[in-house]
Amino acid sequence: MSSKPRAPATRASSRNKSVTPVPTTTRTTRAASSKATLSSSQSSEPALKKSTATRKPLLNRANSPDAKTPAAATKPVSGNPTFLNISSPRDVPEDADREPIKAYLRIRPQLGEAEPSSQPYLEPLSDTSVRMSDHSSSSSHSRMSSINPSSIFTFSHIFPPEVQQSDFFNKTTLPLVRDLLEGQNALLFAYGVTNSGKTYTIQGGSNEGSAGILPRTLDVIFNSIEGLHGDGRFRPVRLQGVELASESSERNSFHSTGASSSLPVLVDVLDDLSPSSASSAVDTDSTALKLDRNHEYTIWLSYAEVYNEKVYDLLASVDTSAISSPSSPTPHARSAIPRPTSAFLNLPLPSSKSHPLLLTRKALPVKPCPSSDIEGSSADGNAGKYVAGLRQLRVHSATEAKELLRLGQLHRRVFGTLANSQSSRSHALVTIKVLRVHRGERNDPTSIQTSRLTLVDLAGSERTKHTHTSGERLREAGNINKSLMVLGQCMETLRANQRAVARSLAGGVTAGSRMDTRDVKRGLAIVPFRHSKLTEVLMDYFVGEGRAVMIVNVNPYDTGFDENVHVMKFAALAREVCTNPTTTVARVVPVPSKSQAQARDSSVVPHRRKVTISTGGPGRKVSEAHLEVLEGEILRSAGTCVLMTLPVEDEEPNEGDDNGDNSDGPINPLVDALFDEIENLRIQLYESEMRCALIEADTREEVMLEMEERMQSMEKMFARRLTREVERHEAKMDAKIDMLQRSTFMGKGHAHRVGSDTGATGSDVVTEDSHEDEFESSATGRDADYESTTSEDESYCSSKGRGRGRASSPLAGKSKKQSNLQLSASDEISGNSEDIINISSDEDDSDVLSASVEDSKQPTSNTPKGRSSKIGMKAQTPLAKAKHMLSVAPSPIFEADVKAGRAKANFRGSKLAGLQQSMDELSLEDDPDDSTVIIPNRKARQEAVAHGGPGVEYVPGKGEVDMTKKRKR
Ligand SMILES: Nc1ncnc2c1ncn2[C@@H]1O[C@H](COP(=O)(O)OP(=O)(O)OP(=O)(O)O)[C@@H](O)[C@H]1O
Repeated sequence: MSSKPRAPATRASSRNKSVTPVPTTTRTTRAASSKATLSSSQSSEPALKKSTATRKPLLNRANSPDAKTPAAATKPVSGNPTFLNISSPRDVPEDADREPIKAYLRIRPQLGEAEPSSQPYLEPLSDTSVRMSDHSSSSSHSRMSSINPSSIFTFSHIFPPEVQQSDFFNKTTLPLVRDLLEGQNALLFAYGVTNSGKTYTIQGGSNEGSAGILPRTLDVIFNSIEGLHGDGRFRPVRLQGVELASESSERNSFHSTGASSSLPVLVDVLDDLSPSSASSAVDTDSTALKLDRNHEYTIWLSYAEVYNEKVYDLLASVDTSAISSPSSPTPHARSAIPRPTSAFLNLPLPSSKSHPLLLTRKALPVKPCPSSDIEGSSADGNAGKYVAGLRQLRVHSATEAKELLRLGQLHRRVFGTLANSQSSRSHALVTIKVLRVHRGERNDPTSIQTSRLTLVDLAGSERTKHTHTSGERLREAGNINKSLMVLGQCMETLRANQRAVARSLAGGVTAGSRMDTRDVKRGLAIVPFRHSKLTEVLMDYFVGEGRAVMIVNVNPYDTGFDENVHVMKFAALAREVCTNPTTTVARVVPVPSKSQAQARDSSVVPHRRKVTISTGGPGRKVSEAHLEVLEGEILRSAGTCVLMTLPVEDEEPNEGDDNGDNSDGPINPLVDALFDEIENLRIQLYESEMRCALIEADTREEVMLEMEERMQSMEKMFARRLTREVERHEAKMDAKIDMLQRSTFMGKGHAHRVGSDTGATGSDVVTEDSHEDEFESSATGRDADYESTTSEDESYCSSKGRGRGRASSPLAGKSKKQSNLQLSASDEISGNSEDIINISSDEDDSDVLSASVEDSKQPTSNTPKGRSSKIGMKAQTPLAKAKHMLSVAPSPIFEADVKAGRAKANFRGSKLAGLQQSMDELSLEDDPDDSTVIIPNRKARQEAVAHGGPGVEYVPGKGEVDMTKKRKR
């Protein structure tokens, strides 16, 4: 929907200024005004160099009768979050001629379902304040981050998501357009992270009524100057200068080769890829401003981009022959579409669409303006900087201007696609220049007023950390961030300087006294405009004349909270910087020589890249073009037969510097070098972080594979072991069954024999001690065969009545393999005698077999009461060995001893022989060195060791002193 005329709205603009034409007699010069207001720009150049300028008194704004309240007063907002006041500081008086940068916030709407529908982190509180809260932030995040999870920011005005493009334009840009037509400079820049709506705000969308502020600005300008077009006798040069157009006609058509319009051009080749101009033709803004009809106006357009810290002219390859010619000033007759040419390489354009198109561009230097451009500028006057060689083309209608911009936009897109197909990676600067002259003085060049409005679409300010860029993209992002960082630093320094000046004024000027401005200047910091191309190009707006407006675009849905907080803080900073809007009158300067002008055709530096340009979207055909570009040679592209050369990045020395003013030496080379170093280190850091991440990922994968292998091998090993164990246990089980059978048989036989001999009554409960005592007492004069022991490593089976015998292992583990075989045999002869065999075999697992053979019906043996024997063995051998031991354990020795009452020596000898045999049996073929035979009786143990040979070792019981060691000692 096209906008209706908004004259009343215009008058009621926030600037509250009537549309009063500025008298042509105004002679306020920037140099003069900058001195009068003590522009802090003076600190940005080697400006602190000695000046012969007369001392000017500085007015204390606080004392000034027409002192104004700062425009952006902060409204108190309820709630307790951090309150960031973005208004100008009240404690510092401000310069009356200056006004702070306006900052407008535009909140992007949520677009469709494709976008995340999380809770937006921006909540408008009023027209000027907004609360920003990070809903996703955890307490740990807030602890670690310096960013407060909830902050309130104030702006000059906040535009909600539903705001119409026309309303937005009227509030933010229309006052600047009026200023422009009245001879004042203005700057508007859109700042925000990627995908926040900057381009939409500046250029607009494709729907009806969605035209951005740039096309609307052109509409309003041409609507307003209808019938007031000048003859174009003069044209603008550099920043503020003008020159006779007739003298520069050759230069004006510099890029024209006179090629026929039937030749293929980039627009033709990529026509279906570029947005249609048809919709923009309908979507026009009909607002017209009321102007002084005594003036004539000519409008000039330039379109540059700053990419990777280099400035390029997006209209460099436009064929201007179709646009305008000073010799035929009938503007409305010209509606030809501007066409690109191949003039840069001086190569002929192809004759048909099937032939390649050559397109090239090169970086342009940024140079200081000669002070002669400004009337009355002094030797130390700061005349700003301009982009040398940037074309300024005259446009006669809004349609023509839009077509030109479309072409420039196409070039930006083509070259931008080389860099990044997703997002604008360059800062785009469109400058509209107005030359205004009074009808009565149209032949007097000194009466020409030059004013300009620059609209800047800044590149997204996202951080490399979040975008995971690398290589060329990282360099790009680094340069974007660098230029934005420098912009912030410039603002910070400007603010500090302005505060310093204001403090000096407040503290140093008493009523009627005067202050030496040079004293104040000396204390000001250098503003680092030179550290980035963007700030260099824009510096004139901050330190010269003109108003500045900042549009902060925020997408509260899918972009990072932290990044947007930085954007907000930047806006807060910008709003504390004041600019100096005044009116400028230019002066005519000599035209540069032809040779100087032609010197721009420098050689092309080869470079190679690939381009894929795609378009499409809802309701539009999706199409793609693939270009392969090799500069210096001509390559046929894959899809469209379009050939291009790539940007040439060499800068021309001295070009465009008419006065040979090359005094733009580094302000401080050390600072420059440090800046570069910081940037390099930042990039290196990021790259090394990326490398670390890759290495970590690789290592993790390797470790994972290794672990997997190990686990597999362990699984196999355990499977094997399990099988072995099963087999072994089967064998054990067989052995045990065997033993049980055997012991039952033997026990019966033994009991029978013993019982018949002794006929003694047995005791029901016998402990080892009692057995031993009884044995000692009954076998008078004999040593006990087995000494009872109550030590902890020996336990005895105890039987109680008909109860079960239990024997815990008395064996001190000596075997490394923890193989334990315990055999305990109790031969108890009592009335209720029991033969208890307790075998414990313990290797990895514990396998205890308690065999209790109860035979209450057995006759009591006549063996001395309480006699018991115990043999404990610990071995790592299979149980088959134990089986043999068992057969030995209830040795007939006992019977012989008891019955015949043989001497102790006999008994010992037999027993030792039996033990020896047992040990031989337990020779443990598998591991002969790792076997233990445990003999509870100490003496028997000692003897066994004495006769056991070299492999037998004495192991003292718990609490027992190792005599061998003692002896050694
Ligand atoms: N106010 C709005 N209303 C409707 N659509 C919008 C609005 N603002 C932005 N958009 C849409 O959001 C998308 C991203 O916007 P845009 O391209 O302008 O972002 P950007 O900030 O310029 O991104 P970049 O910095 O990457 O170029 C586009 O599809 C655009 O049409």
